[in-house]
Amino acid sequence: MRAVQQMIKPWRHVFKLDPDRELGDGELEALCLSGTDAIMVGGSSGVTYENTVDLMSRIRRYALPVALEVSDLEAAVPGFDLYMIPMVLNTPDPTWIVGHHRRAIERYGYLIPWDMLLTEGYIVLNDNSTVARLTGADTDLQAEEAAAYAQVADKLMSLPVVYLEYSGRFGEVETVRTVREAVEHSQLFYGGGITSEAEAVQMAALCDTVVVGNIIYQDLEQALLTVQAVKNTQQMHFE
Ligand SMILES: CC(C)=CCC/C(C)=C/CC/C(C)=C/CC/C(C)=C/CC/C(C)=C/CC/C(C)=C/CC/C(C)=C/COP(=O)(O)OP(=O)(O)O
Ligand SMILES: O=P(O)(O)OC[C@@H](O)CO
Ligand SMILES: [Mg+2]
Repeated sequence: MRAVQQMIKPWRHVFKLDPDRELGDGELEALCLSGTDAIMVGGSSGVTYENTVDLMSRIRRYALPVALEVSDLEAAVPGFDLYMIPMVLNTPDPTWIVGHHRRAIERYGYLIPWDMLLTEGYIVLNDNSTVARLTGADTDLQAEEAAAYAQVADKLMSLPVVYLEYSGRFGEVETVRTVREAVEHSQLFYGGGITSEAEAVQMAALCDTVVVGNIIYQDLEQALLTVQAVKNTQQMHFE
C-alpha cells in the first residue's frame, strides 16, 4: 500500500476547513486539539492561494496531518502532508472528471509530488450544494445507482477513496448503507450535514471516515462533540 494510503487509513474523523471562511485562533486551536485525526483544507468556491497559505500556516502550529483537497489550480500550495484530488463521478461534464486534472498536469509537470497525491472518487448527492451546481452533478440517484458509481471507483478504477458527498445536508442512511455494502477496497468517506453526535454516530457506523465541515462555523461546540462520537463508534461489518 502507498504511504499516503497508509497515512489516511486510520482516519475515522476529519474536520474540513474552508479557506474562504473566518476562523479565530482560539477556535482553530480547539479543533486541532480536539482529537480529530486530520484536517482537510478545501472548499468549492472562493479558495485562493493567499487564503490557503494563510490557513495552512496557522494549522501547521499543531501536530496533526493536514491535507489540501485541490479544487482550484490557483490554490496549489506546497507544504501540505498530502494532496487529495477529487474526480466527480456522477457528472456528465468531463471537465470535473479529468479535464482540470489534465490541465494541472500540463501546467505543473515535474513539480507535482506524485507520491503525495491521493485520488478521491466523489459521488455528489445534494442537488442544493455549491459543488453540485459547479460540477452539474446528476444528484438524482437511487441507492443502487450510487452504489454502482462507487463500484466504478473501487473495482474498475481502484481509487483509494470513495467520497459520498452530501455537503450541506445530512444524507440518506439507506443510500450510504447500500454504498457501504458495495465498496470493498476503497476507503469510504462520508461528508455532509453532520450537526450532532447522533448524526455523526449513524455515519460512523457505516463509513470508514466521517468528515465534518459547515457546523464548525455555526456551532463549534457541537462540531467538537462529533470527534469522540465518531471515535467511540464501531463500524458495522457487512459480508
Ligand atoms: C505544485 C504543487 C504544490 C502541487 C500540489 C498538487 C497539485 C496541484 C497537483 C496537480 C495534479 C492534479 C491532478 C490536480 C487537480 C486539479 C483540479 C482543480 C481538479 C478538479 C477537482 C474538482 C473535481 C473540483 C470540483 C469541486 C470539488 C469536488 C471540491 C471538493 C471540495 C468540496 C466539495 C468542498 C465543499 O465545498 P463547500 O464550500 O464546503 O460547499 P458548501 O458551500 O456546500 O458548504
Ligand atoms: O460541510 P458539511 O455539510 O459538514 O460537509 C462536509 C464535507 O463533506 C464538505 O465537503
Ligand atoms: Mg462547506
